Amino acid sequence: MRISVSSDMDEGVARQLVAELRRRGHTVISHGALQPDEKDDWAFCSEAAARDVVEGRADQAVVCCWTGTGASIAANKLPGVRAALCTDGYTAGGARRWNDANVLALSLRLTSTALLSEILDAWFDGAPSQEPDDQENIAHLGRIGLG
Ligand SMILES: O=P(O)(O)OC[C@H]1O[C@@H](O)[C@H](O)[C@@H]1O
Repeated sequence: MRISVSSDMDEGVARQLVAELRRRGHTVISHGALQPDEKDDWAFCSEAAARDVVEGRADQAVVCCWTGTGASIAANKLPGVRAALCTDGYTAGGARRWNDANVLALSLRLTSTALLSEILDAWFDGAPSQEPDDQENIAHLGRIGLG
């Protein structure tokens, strides 16, 4: 898949994330502190990565900041983005299954190398639920304006 990645700082697992995505065969587009000469404040680089998804340049995005909160909030401002801040594999799998999340938000403070691997395993193994009640919830997101 084409994965757009942003981070507001070149710390923690930010670069490991890019390397790990490439190792798994994904094409990575980098933003923020991972991209020379690009604005690295969290609202701006998270928007850039999420916009890649909305505008079709990427299939999914991973947005990172120190807590993960700013990155997730910024990404979720774009219509069609369902960004989920995930701190473990179970949450990441659930975000794909129940929320049809298309943007993974990560905390650089909390995400260890081991957790990163577990989160990515669960995220990419996960697929949106076909259960009617789950699909109804996702459809309702579109009706309340966030998609
Ligand atoms: O005040 P700055 O350094 O811009 O942002 C601090 C942190 O605020 C949070 O949303 C993010 O975790 C970001 O890394």
